[in-house]
Amino acid sequence: MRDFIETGRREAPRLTLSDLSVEIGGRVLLDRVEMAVPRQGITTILGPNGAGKSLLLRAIHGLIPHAGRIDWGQGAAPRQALVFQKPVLLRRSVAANMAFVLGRDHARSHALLAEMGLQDRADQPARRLSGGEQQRLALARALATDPELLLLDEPTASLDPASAAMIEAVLRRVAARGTTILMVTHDIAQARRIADHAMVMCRGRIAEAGAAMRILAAPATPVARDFLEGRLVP
Ligand SMILES: Nc1ncnc2c1ncn2[C@@H]1O[C@H](COP(=O)(O)OP(=O)(O)OP(=O)(O)O)[C@@H](O)[C@H]1O
Repeated sequence: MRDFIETGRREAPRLTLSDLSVEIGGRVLLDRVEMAVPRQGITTILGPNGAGKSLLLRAIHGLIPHAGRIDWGQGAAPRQALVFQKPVLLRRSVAANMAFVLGRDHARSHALLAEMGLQDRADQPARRLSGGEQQRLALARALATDPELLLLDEPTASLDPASAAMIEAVLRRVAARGTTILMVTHDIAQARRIADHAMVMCRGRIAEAGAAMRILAAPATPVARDFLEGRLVP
């Protein structure tokens, strides 16, 4: 985990998790997680189903009780948004979903919807959007909060290739503007395209973390190697 900080970036990490554990119903679901998330760029969390990736995002976002420490480096938690795997939207129009965050800032709402290719959907009920469109609306709404830390749980899971490429371009722009992005993905090709840093989780633990190019090309641990070669059974 410390190798994040050894990749030539000298800035303090956005957040550091120490000994972070989550236990529910007698099952240890996150097991003494140690990790430092770099401030700059996109960090991707990879790992098999049930590894604890979503739980980790929820714990960071303060949605589930945990043991151990979440250290934000400079005191208070940053402005942060979490986009869930299954979008959570208001049962109202697309525009009303944006207005919930932006108030009357229609220009910004329009710009964000346009960035997500939803500019023509403003008056449509959000619940009638397709799954992929709902995912894009959820991301637009998250970006409307101007987060310093953006947590994404498989943001392109139900998107067609063109929409996924559009979202990847948006995420690169958002990261370049200074937002720290921590995202779960099952798409290793996507991680290769956009991740700066990567971590591989298995059974509630971080098996390996570091520069994405290095981990994806030459994982050092057997767990990460087996996962990337499609041999890891959770
Ligand atoms: N609220 C909960 N109560 C009990 N067990 C839970 C709860 N939430 C998650 N779990 C369990 O914790 C484990 C990790 O779940 P999590 O959703 O974090 O996995 P994941 O790595 O995101 O998997 P996937 O890739 O399938 O989305 C799973 O075994 C799941 O059944």
